[in-house]
Amino acid sequence: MPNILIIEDEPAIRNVLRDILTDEDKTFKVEEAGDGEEGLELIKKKDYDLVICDIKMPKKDGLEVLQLALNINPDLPFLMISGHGDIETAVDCIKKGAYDYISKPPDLNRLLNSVRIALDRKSLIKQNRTLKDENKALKRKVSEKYEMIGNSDALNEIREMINKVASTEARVLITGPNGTGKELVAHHIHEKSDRNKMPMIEVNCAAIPSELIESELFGHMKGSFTGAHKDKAGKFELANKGTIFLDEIGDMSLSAQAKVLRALQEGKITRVGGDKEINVDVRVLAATNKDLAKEIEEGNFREDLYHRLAVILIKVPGLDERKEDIESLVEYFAEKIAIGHGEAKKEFSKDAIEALKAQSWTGNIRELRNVVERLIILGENPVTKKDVASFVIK
Ligand SMILES: Nc1ncnc2c1ncn2[C@@H]1O[C@H](COP(=O)(O)OP(=O)(O)OP(=O)(O)O)[C@@H](O)[C@H]1O
Repeated sequence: MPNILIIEDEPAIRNVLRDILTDEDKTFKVEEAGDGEEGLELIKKKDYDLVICDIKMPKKDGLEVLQLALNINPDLPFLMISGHGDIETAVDCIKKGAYDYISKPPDLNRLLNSVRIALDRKSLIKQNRTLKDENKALKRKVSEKYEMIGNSDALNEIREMINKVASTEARVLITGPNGTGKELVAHHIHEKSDRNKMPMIEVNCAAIPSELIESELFGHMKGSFTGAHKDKAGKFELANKGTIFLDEIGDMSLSAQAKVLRALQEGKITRVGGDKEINVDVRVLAATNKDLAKEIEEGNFREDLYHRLAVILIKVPGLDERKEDIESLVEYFAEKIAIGHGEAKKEFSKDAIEALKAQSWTGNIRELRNVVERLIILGENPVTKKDVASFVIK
């Protein structure tokens, strides 16, 4: 139900405009103002979809009303009505942000055409704004999910590395034990890169059976193997203009490694069972918990691929090597868990934190998070050293 405001000092023209509009579409809600000041007061109070505004008016002329109104609502479409002597001002109005102008007396078709276009444009602007807001909210959610907590030197060095490499196209190999935050690092690199408008596509190379990994990465053509019922794009194609994150790359089969190498060398892929080469513009980030030097020595990993991937190497140390991060991580997880459970946050006593620091954390941050959750559920409030001794079994 579009809301249209007519600002016009001549009642006869106002009536003509109102009749044209309401005859054209019964859903149009038309309001009127007899001068610029009254019009501005209405614009302040209500979100109109279109303003039809005369140029020559007492008190405030159309140009002034336009400028003041656009300060209040920059997306408001203005259709100016110009008399004989004020075409120049009408052109000026367009330069200052009016959508269009029509001459007096208003020509029916020209007026309705312009009204339709202006209303369509306004609804597109609205949709665009809603999408942008949703996108922002989603990004905020995602970045909350990927918050990187801790102030150890090791973590600060990683942050510095991320800031240096993010905006480049360099491939990054992230190494470190399980649960240390390698995936988190990859997300930060992608989010801080110019590719962040496109997605980061993740592939867990260890979770995909070796006979399927090539099809997963490069896609396949219908009938190329049993179960290939239709053509399918692979992750490299889906990540075009964005980032692909090859997690657990140390677990990839040698034949898939050969294909990944070709994709990296030539920026081209071929779907399984296909013969067409497809150009892909993808930044590659990879991670592994394996010692790739050893894997290369044992013939399980291609040295040439290693050098292609490890242009920049980021080593994420285990939690035992940065125990000073434990306190802030516990605090952070306690808060997250409280929000998740919809309960008040539980505190941890100093002794409890010290006891947690004295533990060895082979499962690293993932393990710490689980332990914090367990202590919150089973422990006292505040969580004590005794709780740690009772519920953290090593
Ligand atoms: N510095 C940190 N601050 C907050 N949360 C963290 C931090 N590091 C890791 N985490 C969290 O710990 C969990 C494990 O991290 P992540 O999955 O990034 O580790 P990973 O090294 O990729 O693990 P894996 O090798 O098992 O795939 C995730 O929930 C992640 O959000």
